Amino acid sequence: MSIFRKLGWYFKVQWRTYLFGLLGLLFTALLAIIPPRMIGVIVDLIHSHRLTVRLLVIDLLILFGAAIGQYGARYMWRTAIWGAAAKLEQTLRRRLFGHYMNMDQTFYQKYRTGDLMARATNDLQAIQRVAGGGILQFADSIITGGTTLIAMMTLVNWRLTLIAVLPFPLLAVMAFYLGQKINVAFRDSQAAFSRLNNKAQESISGVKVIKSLGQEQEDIDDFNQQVDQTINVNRRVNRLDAMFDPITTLIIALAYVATIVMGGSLVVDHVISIGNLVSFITYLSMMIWPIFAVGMLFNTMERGNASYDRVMHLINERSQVVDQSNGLTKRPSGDLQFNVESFHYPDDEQVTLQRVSFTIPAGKTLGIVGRVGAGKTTIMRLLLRQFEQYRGTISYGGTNILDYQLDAYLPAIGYVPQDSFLFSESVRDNIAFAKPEATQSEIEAVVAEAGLTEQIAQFEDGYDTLVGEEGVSLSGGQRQRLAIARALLIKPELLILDDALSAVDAETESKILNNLHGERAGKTTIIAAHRLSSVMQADEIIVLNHGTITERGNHAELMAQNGWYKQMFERQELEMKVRGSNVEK
Ligand SMILES: Nc1ncnc2c1ncn2[C@@H]1O[C@H](COP(=O)(O)OP(=O)(O)OP(=O)(O)O)[C@@H](O)[C@H]1O
Repeated sequence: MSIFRKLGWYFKVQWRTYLFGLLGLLFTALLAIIPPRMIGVIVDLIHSHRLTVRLLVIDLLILFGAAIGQYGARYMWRTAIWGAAAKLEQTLRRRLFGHYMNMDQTFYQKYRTGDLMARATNDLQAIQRVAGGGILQFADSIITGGTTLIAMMTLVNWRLTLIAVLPFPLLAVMAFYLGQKINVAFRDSQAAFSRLNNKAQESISGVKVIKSLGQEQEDIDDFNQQVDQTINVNRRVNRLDAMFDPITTLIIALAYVATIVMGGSLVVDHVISIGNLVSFITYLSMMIWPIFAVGMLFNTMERGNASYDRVMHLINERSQVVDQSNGLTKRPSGDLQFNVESFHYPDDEQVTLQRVSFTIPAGKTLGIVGRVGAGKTTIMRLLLRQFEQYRGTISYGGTNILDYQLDAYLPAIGYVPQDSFLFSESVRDNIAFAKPEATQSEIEAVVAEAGLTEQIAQFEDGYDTLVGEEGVSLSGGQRQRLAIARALLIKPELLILDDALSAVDAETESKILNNLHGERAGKTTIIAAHRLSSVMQADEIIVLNHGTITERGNHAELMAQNGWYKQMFERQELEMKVRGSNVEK
């Protein structure tokens, strides 16, 4: 029952629809009493040789009227109750998706994609079933069961009714007992489904890696093992379900036996007519569905309850990135000051950034270089406000970045990671993702800046070419340039290229950087890279090592320092020369 209480907020909003549906159910149940009664009357008329054509026509007209009435009443409850249930699913789906979109990186580190998908599909369906089938089962067991019982008692014989329904309380006890067990088993089953979903999602997303490393068989074995585990847990749910149906059938059979024995003797003793007994047996058959409904109700409620808790657990998770409702709505611009005393990732004790400070005057370019895992991307993530729990202050245009509203702050930044996500849409839609109203000439301008014009011209459908799973596969370099064009289209105050040119050749890279230099005069740029030629032109370059700045200056100053930068630069130059001479040979 607790799930009905938990969904109380929805029933309150939709009470009119539910009332309408319940009235429909009541009319259906009341009208359903008429046919068995009329059949009993006809049987008695036949038995006493009093049946005339006139009486038969009247009885048939009543039956016809009851059938029409039931049609209308059924339509009434079905549209109301199923409609309200569908609306609940719609409400929860929107709420959950909106929540997913608002959550921060910590949330996505904690929950896996497959699990989030499972909760948005299977669990929401189980909740929807409570608001539809559950309400129907609840109302049916009370309304249809109740009206039929009253009809049996008043229209036939109350003693016979009591004897016939004597086995029914057994059903309630059993439903309660099994319901508890089903609840536990169902929770396990949903969790196993989440794990399986996650496994499938990861294997499909990572199929290229799996194949390139020849791990297909190992992955299939792993998947099969997960399937077996899921099936085993589901079997337990099925076993519990399977215990329920035969017991219900047994209880109903007991009721029939009691009716035949006791009803037969009442007919023989002339307490009830044979027509009454026929009506009674029909009424008893009408009790089967409400009794089943009691059992199903327990299952529906337990499953809905488990699923509701799983969904609410996610919805109650709070993003640690807090958007100030009274935050600044102006677009940030000006000098960028990054002063982080220390930062560590949530759930990670180790400090990732320590005493990292730099200032980028408006319109200047900062280069960030350093070994793998030195903390380059982490700096970008703090700038993008993906994590806010650091010691220190980052300010943009003299204002702490936490004081801006996210909707004002983030659109001023164009972030291009090393591996950008492309949607299964056209090249044009992918570029215009953050600015759908962009004109073709605006799009062409940023495509030219990103050095992608010729490549798009070679695609069969040009800008209409589909990319992603259903369309063409782009090379790493094409993807990166498409992502740069996407970022440039919003004319960001701050452009962040996070190793975003790693997959293009040095010549193309230099062309793109020159384009950016010309087109983005007056705007700020941060370039993190492994290839030092990417940052050579920057106004300042910082070298990171284990989360701290070990060298800083412009290219010439760093070359004069004789440190990691100089060594790396010379090594990379040599590699380029060797590669170049190999190509010439
Ligand atoms: N979400 C996270 N949770 C915990 N630790 C993380 C997380 N992301 C990164 N790290 C750790 O923080 C450190 C810095 O990572 P970061 O990605 O900033 O390095 P990077 O310099 O950008 O590396 P690369 O050159 O490979 O891109 C690494 O030790 C990494 O393992």
